[in-house]
Amino acid sequence: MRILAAMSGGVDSAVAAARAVEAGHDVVGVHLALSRAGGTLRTGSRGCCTIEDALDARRVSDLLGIPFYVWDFSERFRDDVIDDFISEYKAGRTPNPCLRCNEKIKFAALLERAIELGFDAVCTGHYATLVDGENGLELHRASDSAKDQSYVLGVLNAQQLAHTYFPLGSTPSKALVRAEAAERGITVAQKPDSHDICFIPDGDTRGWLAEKVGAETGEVVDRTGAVIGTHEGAHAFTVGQRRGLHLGVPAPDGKPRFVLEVRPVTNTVVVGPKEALAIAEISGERFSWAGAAPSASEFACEVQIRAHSEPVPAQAFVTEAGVRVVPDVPLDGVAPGQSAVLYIGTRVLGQFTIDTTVSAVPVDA
Ligand SMILES: Nc1ncnc2c1ncn2[C@@H]1O[C@H](COP(=O)(O)OP(=O)(O)OP(=O)(O)O)[C@@H](O)[C@H]1O
Repeated sequence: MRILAAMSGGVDSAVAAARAVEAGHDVVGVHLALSRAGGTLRTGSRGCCTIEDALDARRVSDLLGIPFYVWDFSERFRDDVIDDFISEYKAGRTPNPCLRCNEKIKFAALLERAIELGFDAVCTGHYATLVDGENGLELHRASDSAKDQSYVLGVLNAQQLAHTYFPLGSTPSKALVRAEAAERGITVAQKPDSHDICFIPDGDTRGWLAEKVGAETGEVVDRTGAVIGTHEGAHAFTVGQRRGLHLGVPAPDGKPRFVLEVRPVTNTVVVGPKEALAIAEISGERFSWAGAAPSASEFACEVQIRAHSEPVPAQAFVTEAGVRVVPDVPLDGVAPGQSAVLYIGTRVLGQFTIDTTVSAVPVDA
C-alpha cells in the first residue's frame, strides 16, 4: 500500500512510520505545520509543531529512508480548530480541540490530500485499533488502556476508517514503543509525551481565552436566579469547576459551590451544590457513526464523556434529529460542547456533541 505517515516529531508517530516501512508499504512522511503563532513555534513550547518537532520528524524520515515533506495546514487549523474552540467557549460550551482536529484536519484535510495524491491510507501514532467486523471496519480501544485514544477518534466515519492505519494500537504499553524506538536508533525515543492543547504554548488556557474572548464582568447566580456574586469573565469557568469562585458570602448550607452552567448571552455563571452536578440525561443533534450505524434505534451501550473518564453503562435512543442517552448512574459535571462517545465493549459505535443536559436533582430539591 502507499502510506502517508503523519509525523509529529514525537516517538509514537516515528515508531508507527517505522512499522509501516517494515511491513513493506511504500511510505512517505509528512509533518503538518499547524500553527503560525510565535509562542507555539518556539523551543520548549508545549505545542505539537515547533521548528524542532519538524526537524525531529525529518531526522526520523532520513533514518527510515523515506521521502519527507512539511505541509502548511495552519490556515485550515486556524479556521476549523482554533476559531471553533474560541466560538464554542463564547457560546458557553466546552469543546475538545483534539477531537475536532481529528475530524477536520488529520482525517479530513490531510486524508483528502493524501487520497488525491494516490495514497491508500494515512498512518498515525494514535493508540486505537481497527477490526474487520461482520458489517465492515470497526474502531476499537487500544490494548494499552492508559494510552487509549479511541475517544478522540470517535468522530471518524466508515469512509475515513477505511483509509486509516494505526500500527501502535495493539502494542501492550507505551514503554514498549519507547524501547522499540531506542532499538531502532530513533533519536526521539525518550521525547516527553505531548499534553494539553497544542496551540496554547504555556498551557494557560484561561489566560489565552481571556485574550481571545475578552473578559467582561458578570453575575454569579444560584439555581433560583438569586445573585450571589460577580465574576470577571464567564469564559474562565467550566461546568464542575469549584476554584476561582470568589463568592464572599458562604452558601446557606455551608457547603462549597460548583459551576453548574455558563450562560454566555447574559454573561452569567450559575453555581450550586455538588449534588446538582449529577446529570441524568444528555442529548445532541450533531452525531456520527464510526463504521456501520447501529441496527436498532434504541440499544444498551456505554457512554464516555471525556478522553480519560470511566465509561458508564447507558441506554441510547437514536432518531433522525439526534441522539439521547440515559446513563444507568448519573454522570458527573457534564458540559454542553463535550463529546459523548458510545461504546459496546471495546468497540466505538460513534459519538455526538452534547447540546443539552438534564439534571438528576430538581432545582428546589
Ligand atoms: N504536527 C503534526 N504533523 C503530522 N502529524 C501529526 C502532528 N501532530 C500529531 N500528528 C499525528 O497524530 C498522532 C496523534 O497525535 P498526538 O498529539 O496525540 O501525539 P502523541 O500521542 O504525542 O504522538 P507522537 O509521539 O507521535 O507525538 C501522532 O502520532 C501523529 O501521527
